[in-house]
Amino acid sequence: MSLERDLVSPDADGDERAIEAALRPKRLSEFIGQGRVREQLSLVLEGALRRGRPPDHVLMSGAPGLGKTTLAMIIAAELGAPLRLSSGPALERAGDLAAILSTLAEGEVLFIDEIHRMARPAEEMLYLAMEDFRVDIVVGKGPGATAIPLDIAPFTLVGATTRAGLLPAPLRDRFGFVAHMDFYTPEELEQVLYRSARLLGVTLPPDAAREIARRSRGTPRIANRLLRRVRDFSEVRAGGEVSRETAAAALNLYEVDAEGLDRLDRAVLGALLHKFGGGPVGLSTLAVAVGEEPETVEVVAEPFLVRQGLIARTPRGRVATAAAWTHLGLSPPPTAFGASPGGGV
Ligand SMILES: Nc1ncnc2c1ncn2[C@@H]1O[C@H](COP(=O)(O)OP(=O)(O)OP(=O)(O)O)[C@@H](O)[C@H]1O
Repeated sequence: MSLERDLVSPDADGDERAIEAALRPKRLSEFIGQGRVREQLSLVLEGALRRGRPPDHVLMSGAPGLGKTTLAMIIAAELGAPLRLSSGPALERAGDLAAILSTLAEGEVLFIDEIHRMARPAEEMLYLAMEDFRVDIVVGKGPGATAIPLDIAPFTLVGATTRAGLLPAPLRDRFGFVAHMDFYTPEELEQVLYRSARLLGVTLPPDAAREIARRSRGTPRIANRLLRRVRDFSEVRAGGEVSRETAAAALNLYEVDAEGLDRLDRAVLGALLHKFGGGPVGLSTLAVAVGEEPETVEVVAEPFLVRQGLIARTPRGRVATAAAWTHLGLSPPPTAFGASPGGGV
């Protein structure tokens, strides 16, 4: 029986989330791509296991969906340690964090997603906890307030951030290992897709895998999501057979173009070209033009567009490259960023 049939739940969103969770690799050896991070991390973990001590705190930075949560779960599994999950926005007050820290078991892995969004008082409490495995519980208010030190069990913090630049230096410096996660290559995404297809009981021909991988924005989460949409399309419109044609047709239907750009990516590019003549334009102005938060444009769309060589970040703002004009079917002006002096692309 395919994995997915085991996971049917009445709530469609829950179902998709359950499938995503079930597709997560469970051990480092199953984790595809990110070769350097994998090797560095395996040394950190192996060293700690040999010494019988919790490893150094680990910070992971990278775009959404590259596998940070998956890697945190793998760290706990490789160490044979329990895992506690939290996130920056949930840690509004120091007390929220103290409640977690004071109940950690020895060697437990504490994962804080979006760690850059943690409130300041919680962040300060974390400094002491990371360094001395201690928290100061403040009792009372005003001049009579006293701090009662409380020892906590040695633990490993795994922090994840999409915006490493926003982490204050004192916090960043307390991590013994920083893993920079990059976008995946199309070949790595094909491997992710074959693995997921096998778990979902889908037969995935190589040319279909290539088509989906190419359009997955370098991101495993997107690859898995597109695979599920292609499977739906193939089941409903093509008698269940997944092929390059059904993959391309499904992805066109879901407005994922041949380079993997989705609606937001194209909206950002379109605004940059049509409203601002190719830029330079500031991030917030661009975000208003597409009706999104600046953070969404900066974290979700921009890193991929920069990597694809479609936009450039300059000190004066975001600029469309000659390739961006071509991508939207327009001729680049001779002055376009990256255009050759003769006016060609
Ligand atoms: N290296 C990998 N090999 C196979 N599958 C992967 C890999 N990395 C991620 N995935 C898949 O991609 C999905 C998203 O991964 P995950 O939730 O860990 O990303 P994330 O970086 O934590 O994202 P976010 O920061 O948005 O939470 C998971 O369901 C997992 O199945």
